[in-house]
This record gives sequence, C-alpha cells and structure tokens, in this order.
Amino acid sequence: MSEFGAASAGKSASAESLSGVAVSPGRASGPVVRVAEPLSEPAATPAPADPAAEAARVAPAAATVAGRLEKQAETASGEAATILITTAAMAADPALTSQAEQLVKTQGLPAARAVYQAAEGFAEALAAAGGYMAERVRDVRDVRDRLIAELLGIAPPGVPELASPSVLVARDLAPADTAGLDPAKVLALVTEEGGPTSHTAILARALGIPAVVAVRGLLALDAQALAVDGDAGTVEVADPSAPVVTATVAQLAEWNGTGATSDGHRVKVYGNVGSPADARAAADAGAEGVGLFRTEFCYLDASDEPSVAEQRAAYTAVLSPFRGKPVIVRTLDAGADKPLAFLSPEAEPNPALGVRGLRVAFDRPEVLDRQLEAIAGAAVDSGADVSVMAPMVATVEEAAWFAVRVRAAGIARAGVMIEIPAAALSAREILGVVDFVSVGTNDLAQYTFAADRQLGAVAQLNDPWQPGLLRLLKLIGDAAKATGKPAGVCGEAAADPRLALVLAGLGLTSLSMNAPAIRTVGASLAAATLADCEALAEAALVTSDPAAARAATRP
Ligand SMILES: C=C(OP(=O)(O)O)C(=O)O
Ligand SMILES: [Mg+2]
Repeated sequence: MSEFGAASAGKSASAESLSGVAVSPGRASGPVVRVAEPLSEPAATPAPADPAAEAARVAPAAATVAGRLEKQAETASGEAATILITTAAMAADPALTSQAEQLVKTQGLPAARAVYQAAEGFAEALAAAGGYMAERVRDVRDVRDRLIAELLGIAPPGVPELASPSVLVARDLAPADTAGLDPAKVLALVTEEGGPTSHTAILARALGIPAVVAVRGLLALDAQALAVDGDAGTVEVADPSAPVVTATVAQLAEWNGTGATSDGHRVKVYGNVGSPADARAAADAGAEGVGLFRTEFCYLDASDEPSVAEQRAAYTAVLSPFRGKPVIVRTLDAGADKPLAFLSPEAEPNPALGVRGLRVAFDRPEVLDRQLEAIAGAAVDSGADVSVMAPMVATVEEAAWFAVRVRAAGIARAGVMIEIPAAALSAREILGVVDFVSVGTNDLAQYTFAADRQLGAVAQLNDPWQPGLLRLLKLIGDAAKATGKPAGVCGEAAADPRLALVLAGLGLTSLSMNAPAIRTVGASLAAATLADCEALAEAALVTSDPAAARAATRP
C-alpha cells in the first residue's frame, strides 16, 4: 500500500495525533472515558448444585434488563426511543430465555454461560444470513452482555454513568449505547471502528456532538484527555489539567417545517423510512414527505415472496402518516448488503457489482409488476401522493424500461436512483425519460471510489465530502436545472447540516434523511440564502480533499 493509499488514510500522523472520518462537526476537548469492551466469555463451570433453581434465574434477569431499557426509553424520544424499545424487546425475547433455561437444565451450565451460548446461536444464524441481518449481530451481543452482567451482579458493559463532561472513546457503539447518551455530558465521540453511516455518526449528528469514527490506533492510544476536531477528523492527546472545551454548536434558526433557504428557495426536507415506526418518527420530526421508503426492509426475514395483498397492507402501514404528502417508494433493492431470500441470486464473486437492485427485475419482471400493483394499491389506501423509483440504475435504457412499467401500473411519477457513476454522468439524458432522480450517495461513493461501504478500512474514501463525489453531484444538479425536473439526495450526505447547504448550492432540490437529522438540516437551510449555498458549493468544488472541503465551508 502506498503512503497515499486508503489503508494509510486513518493511520497515525504522529504518536500523539490520529485521524479518521469526521462525521459530526465541531471541536471539543476534555477527559477521556472509555466505553468498556464486551464482557469476556463466562466459564462453563462449576455446574450449579440445583439446575432448576439456576435456570429460574434467567427469566427475572431478562425482565430486569428489558425493564431498565424500557425505562430509559421513556425519557428518550424519536429514534433513540425506538432503538431502546427494540433492544428491550430483544432482551425479553422468550426464545432466548427458554433456550438458555434448557441449556442450564440439560447441560448443567451456569446461567451466565447458558445465556452466552444461546445468544451465540442466534448471532451465528444472523451472521450467516449476511448483509443487514448480519449487522444485527452487534445488537444480539449487546443484549447478551447486559443479561450476563445482570446474572453475575457486575456493571453492564457500554457507556458508564458520566459524572462530568467527557470525551467518549469506544471500539464502536451499540445502538442502545448511542440512544442512551446524555448530550450534556458528552463532549465528543470517537470510535476505532464504524463508518459515515454508523449509529455513532447518525446519533452524533442529531445531537450536535462532534464525532470522528474509523480512527485506527485509537484504542492503543494512552491518553487521559483528548482534543477532537469533528471537522478535520483528527484526535489529539490533550493536557488533562487544561479546562474542558465544549463544542460551540452553531446557532441555528428555528425551523418552521418548510424546507427552504432564508430567501425562499425551496429544498424539500424528507424522511428516509423502512418501517411504520420510522415513518412515525419522520412525521413527528416534521418531514415534509418521504424521500426514500426502503421497501426491502419490510422483507429482510421473508423466505417467500409476499403476496400483493400482504405487500399492499405493509406499504400502507408505512405510508399512512403521510396522507396527502409526497412519498417516494423505492422498489426492492435486493442483493449485496441487503439479500432477500426470495430474490437474491446464487452466490456471486462480487455481490455489490452483481445482480442487485433493478437488475434483479430484468430476470424476474413479474415480481416487479406485482410490487408495483401493491404500491398502487397502497397509494389509494394511505392517501399519500406516491411516486416510485428504482435502485441501482446504470443506463438511460434501464431507466426508460422501468418508467414504462411504472406507468403501466397506473402510478403517476416514475424516477430512478443515481448510485452508479455512469448514471451520474448521464443524469441529463436519464431525466429525459423519467420524472425525477434521487441520489444515493452511500452507493454512489462506494462505486466512485471502489471502496466497500461496509468496510471500516476504506471508510475515509467513502466520506461524502470527497470533492470527487461533489463534482458528480454537480453534474446531477446541473441536469436538474437544465431539465426543470427534481433531483434529490437520499444518502447519508443529506443528513449533514453543512453539506446540505453545499447540496442546495449544487442545484439539488430535496434532501431526505433519517428522522434525527430532519430538524437540524431544516434549520441549517433556513439560516442561509441561496447565494450563500452557491458560494459554499463553489468553494468546496475547488478543493482537493474532504478536510479542505469542510474547511472551505466552515462558518
Ligand atoms: C440511499 C441509498 O440507498 P441504500 O443505503 O439503501 O443502499 C444510498 O445508496 O445512498
Ligand atoms: Mg443504495
């Protein structure tokens, strides 16, 4: 690997300074609190003297852990509350409890060891399923460790109670860790792993806490205090006796719920959703509509294709909070990181470059047509103003093929995602055959930089501030202006309040994001004029790296 290679991007600049991926802006410094590593494997011996009594300890421990998480959820809101409730439900799952009880009774294991083994069984099954299912392994292990700690009477792993404002240092944060954070006590977040789309990144941005992720070498750094720069993506050892520095969160104007710059240039602010809970959270946060409904999220566990009636009901449940509002439903994006058992092709050497997204529909058009029929039905049932778009479109011909099928299904507006550089380069021609486009910056970055979006080692390349990516986005913004048709962004880039201004300045017409970022992005747009946004876009476009692009647009 050359010194300019991807793997070197996160390495130590000096013994006292490290760099990673800046995911939430602001600078702060103060004492370090380390998030405990997962518990070590509990011993299988000694065997309990009374296996029945030992087995009977599991259910109450699970109830205590679930109750604690539910209590935390009561004081949280939005996305944080959803995460805590989901984690509580996993802790209370009777399948986990009864399997652990069985292991105590039949194999004479101590309860903590039995929970460990039962949870590992679930985790391995999820890991084998791959993709988004595999990402849930982290959640299962988090619940496992909370249960084990309860059974052993020790402090649970994860974020300890913070006595005073601190910089949190972790390998990565579990969803329940990030959801329970008290923003008043967390000066900054730094993780050794994770990427721009990790839970840490999403929550840090929502809470306005500076954060840097994928900082390689972080856990080996011997520091009592750290200075964190969430703009430059650097972490430096600081003087522990120096006063704490709190990030100056930019003073944002109140958001009135209409996505627009201060001089009235409309940039609609939408929510990304995949479930009824997401949709409610987005509506509660003030989303003007839905910019991306990931329909495949409804079927990650399904072994067979759901019927048209089942799909219609599932989509209606998600769209109902948006009666009378614009929603963009994406057809199934199966394959690569989101395999669907009933659609995903045989094993491929490079799944991200294989038959995924719309490509699946070329072989199985009847599955697409059934989904379009269900979406048309859900539009009627929910009263939402529905448009449909296809994922992973590479050419004008593909876009035209999809639009014909959407219109044949009686759906008024057909669009496509721009996630492949070839599509970005042909944005104007694509807009000639569809009604709108929406940019998936997560995949567009992955394919532009040839960098797996799930791999921490190349996370720096997938930074949405990469000027190379911004130049492609400019082509899409120019195409929108030339054709007068909408071009939105629904990848994580849209959730960064400062990058949102750059995107508006490049000519993108809507921004769609997870619920926690909606108000912050809306307020950020409301605090700038269109001319400000255009000046920021111009400044970012002429830089040579993400740090310089951020620096050029700093207030
Ligand atoms: C929004 C996107 O789609 P997904 O993350 O579902 O692949 C994207 O690629 O940016
Ligand atoms: Mg994508």
